[in-house]
Amino acid sequence: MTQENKLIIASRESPLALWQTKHVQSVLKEKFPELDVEILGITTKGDKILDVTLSKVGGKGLFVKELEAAMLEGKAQFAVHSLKDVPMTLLKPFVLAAVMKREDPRDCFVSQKYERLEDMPAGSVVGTASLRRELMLKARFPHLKVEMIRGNVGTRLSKLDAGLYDGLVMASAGLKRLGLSERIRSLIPPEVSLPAPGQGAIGIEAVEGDEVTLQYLSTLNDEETRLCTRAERAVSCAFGGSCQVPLAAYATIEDGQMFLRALVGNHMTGEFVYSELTAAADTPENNAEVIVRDLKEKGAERLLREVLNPA
Ligand SMILES: NCc1[nH]cc(CCC(=O)O)c1CC(=O)O
Repeated sequence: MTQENKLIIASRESPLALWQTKHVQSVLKEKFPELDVEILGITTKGDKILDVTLSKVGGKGLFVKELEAAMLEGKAQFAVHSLKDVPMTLLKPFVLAAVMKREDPRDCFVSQKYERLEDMPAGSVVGTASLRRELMLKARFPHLKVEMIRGNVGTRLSKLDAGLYDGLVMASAGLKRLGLSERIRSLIPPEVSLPAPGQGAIGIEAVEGDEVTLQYLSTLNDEETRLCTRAERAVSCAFGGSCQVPLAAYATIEDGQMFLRALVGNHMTGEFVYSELTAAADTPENNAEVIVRDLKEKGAERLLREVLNPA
């Protein structure tokens, strides 16, 4: 059981994960000066497997399992994640206790040679690890060569600097958090690269019934980000919720209305279907359902069958 005055956070040990965890630690300390907040660093299987595409070795769950074990053993009370990496459905007794205010959700272009993707000549090599970004590149920039890149943000930048790629597409939030904004050559608008569900948001996972911890964490929740990411994650969930699926979903809220956009496609051919919707902000799952129905009517299931069983 949680002591009233002390919380331990389970965190992956990559620089980005530790930055996010320390950020949560400092926000909690500011809100509750009497609270002792410590960090337990854990290296996950997802951090160790670096030689193949994440989608081939089991996906998002690889980054959370060891952190969940620490919570079950009482070694930590909660875990801080990039929401993008949190599986769509958490198993009992785990719950998504809070979603913090989102940082810039856009992808960005990083390169030593070019300012924008549009400036790259035919045959240039672009590195990315996600099927969603590969799909975007195949669809909009078919003259570029897409190559897989893995590893944490620093590793990817070193590979770029070593000349293995002419440019990279990555999340701007990760670079900003690590103090590497100067590496961003240009931000890619959502119309060109629609972000992944939850991109740029920090999700906090805790254990159901641990009311003391849940109470503290509820103060970190940003309701607007929560509503947007509920819709985005519900779209992903309807298509299997894994990173084996080239899928994007991005919601914003203005004047009580949610603008939800989503696409699904085949990253090998660049073919995709797109849907968008403006609807009430407080019905995220319903909004997702409408978008999903429209995507299916446009052929989403055929595209995903092609992806999962390539000819
Ligand atoms: N999949 C890895 C990952 N998980 C979260 C981020 C960046 C931060 C975020 O989107 O919240 C990244 C790096 C990237 O996609 O370039």
